[in-house]
Amino acid sequence: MNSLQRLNDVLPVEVKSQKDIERIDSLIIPGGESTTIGKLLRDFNLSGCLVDRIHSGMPVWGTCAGMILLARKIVEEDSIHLGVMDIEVRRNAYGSQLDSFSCSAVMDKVSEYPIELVFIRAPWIERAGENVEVLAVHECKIIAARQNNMLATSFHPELTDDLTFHKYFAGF
Ligand SMILES: NC(=O)CC[C@H](N)C(=O)O
Repeated sequence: MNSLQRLNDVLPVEVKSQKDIERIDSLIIPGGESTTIGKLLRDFNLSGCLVDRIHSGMPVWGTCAGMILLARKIVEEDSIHLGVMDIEVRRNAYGSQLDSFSCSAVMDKVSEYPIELVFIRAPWIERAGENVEVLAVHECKIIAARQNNMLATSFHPELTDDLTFHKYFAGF
């Protein structure tokens, strides 16, 4: 929310109900614990209307746990997810909380200068469908990708001061 408040022409709101989902223009599904977010989406009956809005073109960006929820498939697991984006994702791919790390990378399609990337119990993308545009690779693993109105990142741009990724998504 703090990062979004620093952008012009963006009014960030929290999304907790079907009514909220109906009135927003775009959505960020944040990091956290994907199994918990998945259960909340189910228990509050939000998955159906969310999937409908994404299918009808609403921009959506999943960071970390959010990326897991967007994925078509979660490798070797069967937790609840939305299954809208043609990527296969491995949860906790880099290890435990203690294996969290940051690095920097240039992503030609997003920015000309290196951006700091923060990974916390992060997933990576093991397979991306042919309609998915790969935006960033770190040590041979896909860590950012886009498919039309859907953006997925393994890392947490909101944990740095850099707004490049937020601006990129705001331009969808
Ligand atoms: N920082 C995060 O969002 C961690 C995601 C978490 N490992 C999960 O599986 O949901």
